[in-house]
Amino acid sequence: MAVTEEDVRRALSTVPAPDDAPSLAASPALSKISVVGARVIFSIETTPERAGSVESIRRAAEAAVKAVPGVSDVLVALTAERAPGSSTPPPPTTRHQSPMMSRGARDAPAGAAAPARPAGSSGAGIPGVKHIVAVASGKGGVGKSTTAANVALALKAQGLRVGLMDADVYGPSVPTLFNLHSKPEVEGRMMKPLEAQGLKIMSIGFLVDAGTAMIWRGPMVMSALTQMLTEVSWGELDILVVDMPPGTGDAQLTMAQRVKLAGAVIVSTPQDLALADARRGVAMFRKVDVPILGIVENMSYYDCPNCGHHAHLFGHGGARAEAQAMGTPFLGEVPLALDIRSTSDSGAPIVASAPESEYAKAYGRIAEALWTRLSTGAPPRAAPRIVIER
Ligand SMILES: Nc1ncnc2c1ncn2[C@@H]1O[C@H](COP(=O)(O)OP(=O)(O)OP(=O)(O)O)[C@@H](O)[C@H]1O
Repeated sequence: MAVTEEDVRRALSTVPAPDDAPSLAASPALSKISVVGARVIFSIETTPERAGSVESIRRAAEAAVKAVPGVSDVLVALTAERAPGSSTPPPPTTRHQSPMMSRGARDAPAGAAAPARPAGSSGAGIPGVKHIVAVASGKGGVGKSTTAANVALALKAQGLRVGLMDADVYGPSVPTLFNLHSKPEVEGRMMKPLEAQGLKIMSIGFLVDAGTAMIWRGPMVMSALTQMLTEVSWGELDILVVDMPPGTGDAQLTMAQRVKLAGAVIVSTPQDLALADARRGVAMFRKVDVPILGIVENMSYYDCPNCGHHAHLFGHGGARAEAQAMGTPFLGEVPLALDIRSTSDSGAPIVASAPESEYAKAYGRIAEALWTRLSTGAPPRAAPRIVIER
């Protein structure tokens, strides 16, 4: 029997509201409800400060909807409006709840909470997918999503079959980057990725309301990412580029646990602070045995379109030097350019909208360096064993 939104609302009328409403079903804190096949996804609006107390309501809502006949999975997120102009680092509530990796990941005792790799997986851990590459940054706002999207397009332009997965649960940007706002179709238990510019694309943003930043807890991050990895019919891909959330938290660990990552690309701007965060990102991936495929320096320099002046606004060469110091390849640099920003905002990143531009060529060189490293480098590592401490 197909599950309807009405069924879900009825179940939620038995759950208390976080405000004065008679029930969660009647509360303005309840978001739009997405019913995708047998899976139900919605969010409850709160503030970062109140997230702890609303957690019990989130759990009650999840339990109530899970009991509805025909429902197989329920994902309920706590969300908080993003303050205008703010970046979206994981809020403190999430940090407190973050799973922590034990020191001796490989020495985990038998029976420790190391979730199994996806059933029926092969190769990279997703049937048909040859390489999975995480694009990450130590800090938010350095241009990680812009880089992931343009590098994915540049790989596609080189004749490869490419997927792009937006795992940035704290602020998915891929729907805007590709102007995609519909819900994925469902075939059986699998979601079909959307397609744009020749890429197969999946984003957590297709499943939840746009415009809200989410307060995700460790287990929720894992469950959402696992679903995007294993319950999406990616088909045959040479490479799946994954746009990670900033930082070194739950999502990175989930990715490292659930699939064989071919490696991670770290995006940084040239400032010292960003580089220090990038260093932490590199260290975290190394701890879980994920190879670093290289570092990209974004917003490296600025060429004035009027006078031609070449300026290093944030210093220059920091990422290249840092890569060398860390024994990591340097994949290339991308300038700060209005065109890169405006094309991303308008739904056709620069590699798709101006493939002959110097900017697109910069991404092309990075994609080439990345692919060379992937196709000639060591085979993907096995999924490590990680202990989650709660
Ligand atoms: N090379 C560039 N030149 C000009 N603008 C850029 C460049 N790279 C990224 N931007 C702009 O900077 C902003 C942040 O970029 P983006 O969303 O890719 O960063 P992010 O690191 O993924 O951020 P978040 O941490 O919010 O996920 C966007 O408005 C984007 O268009």
